[in-house]
Amino acid sequence: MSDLTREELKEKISDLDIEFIRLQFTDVFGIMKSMSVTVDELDAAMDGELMFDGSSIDGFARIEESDQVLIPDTSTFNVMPWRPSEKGVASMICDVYNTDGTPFEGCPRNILKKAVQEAEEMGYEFNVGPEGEFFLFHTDEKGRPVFDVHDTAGYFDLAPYDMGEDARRSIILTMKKMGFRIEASHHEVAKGQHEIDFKYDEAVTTADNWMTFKDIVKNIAKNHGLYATFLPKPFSNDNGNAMHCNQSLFKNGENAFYDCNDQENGQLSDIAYYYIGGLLKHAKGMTLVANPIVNSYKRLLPGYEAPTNIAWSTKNRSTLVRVPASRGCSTRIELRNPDPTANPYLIFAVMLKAGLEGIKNKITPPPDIEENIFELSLEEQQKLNVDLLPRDMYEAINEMKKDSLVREALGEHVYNLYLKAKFDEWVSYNKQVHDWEIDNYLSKY
Ligand SMILES: Nc1ncnc2c1ncn2[C@@H]1O[C@H](COP(=O)(O)OP(=O)(O)OP(=O)(O)O)[C@@H](O)[C@H]1O
Ligand SMILES: N[C@@H](CCC(=O)O)C(=O)O
Ligand SMILES: [Mg+2]
Ligand SMILES: [Mg+2]
Repeated sequence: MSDLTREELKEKISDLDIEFIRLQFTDVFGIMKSMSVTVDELDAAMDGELMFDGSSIDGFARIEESDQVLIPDTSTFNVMPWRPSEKGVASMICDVYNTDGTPFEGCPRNILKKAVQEAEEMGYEFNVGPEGEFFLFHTDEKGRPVFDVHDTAGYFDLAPYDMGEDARRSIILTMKKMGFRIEASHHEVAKGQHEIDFKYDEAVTTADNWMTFKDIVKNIAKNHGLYATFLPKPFSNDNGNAMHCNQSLFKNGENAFYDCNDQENGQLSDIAYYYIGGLLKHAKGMTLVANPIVNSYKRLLPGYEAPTNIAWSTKNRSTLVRVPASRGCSTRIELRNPDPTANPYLIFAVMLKAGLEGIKNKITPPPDIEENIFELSLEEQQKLNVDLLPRDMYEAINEMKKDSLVREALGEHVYNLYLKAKFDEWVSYNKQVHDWEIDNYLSKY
């Protein structure tokens, strides 16, 4: 939706019988937050008069200077179809500002906008299409999730094995009402796992859409008596949840990754190669943003279609970067390590900055790998010069500490607090004695 004037917005609100407006934003760790106001407060919201306590939001202001302001982006106005139609509820996604009127440097949306602006200055529009995977679990009589998935179906299975078709149907109908264009949906590989793909868009819009998508999935699943989780790896021996990030740059309306005259390199432009070069160069430094929680690293293991090595390919799905076969305006580069616990604004910002650096410095990627990396021995991997992604959160923290581009992309505020929060999380996890240790060591030592 294009930007609405205040008068147009009021007219819309009145026509649609909207009483509540949810002013939404995303904290540094990718959790959606919202303040609800009635339509009577719309002017105050638009005038930047609605303050909130930023010190109570993870990664936002310090208690000494805690007031912050939400400024709604009217182009994101949307009705929440699962709320009552009478005296209904609409949402608007907001940017976070300081009380002196400057954009707050810790606001993830502002961080992505800054990276997008850099691309625009180079003449590029940045497009992203994330793929949405999630699990549906049963709930108990109090509506809390229980560790029991609702079906045992697998990839592309149909009902009656696939028991998620009704929930997926409702999710998709709700998404369509909210303006999404759905490209595909299906049961995924793991028991209880589903995927919904919606059409790519310019990066800030896609990050907003991704947050709305997760909100819809969780709410509609709840209305079906189910619990939807985006946890990267609920089951040790089954596939986990990815958020593959398909990305492309457009220049003057044309896909800059596509070169129809290039017969040798699969119709990929030099720009596409350099972009891949940048992504691979910063793969380790970006991992903590793409895979933010301890559980993320349980997904990045061989054999589950999730990447473990820093390599790229045009065909196989075992590499970190894949270039899907589509060409023309669908020419895209798929980054496969991000999972759905990543903050979409932050991961889109860092991957764009990495790609742009590749273009600016003409970073040529190593040759593509056509073998299934999971089946290569360590020696074979070494021969092909294929490095590993960080294997746990601690390695990822240390890699991010070394990456000045990630630091520049996130800005000092987010970079420092993100590293600190993740280190604390790692220490807290590491303090625990896990079941595996008891099972394997207790009777031995
Ligand atoms: N030019 C483009 N730029 C960015 N994203 C794009 C572009 N063209 C298509 N996409 C997006 O890429 C995504 C494709 O998802 P799809 O599930 O088909 O990919 P896939 O990687 O082949 O699937 P899987 O990984 O599940 O095997 C969609 O969100 C689509 O809109
Ligand atoms: N679920 C897989 C990805 C499956 C796919 O290729 O769609 C993962 O964790 O990465
Ligand atoms: Mg998938
Ligand atoms: Mg994919």
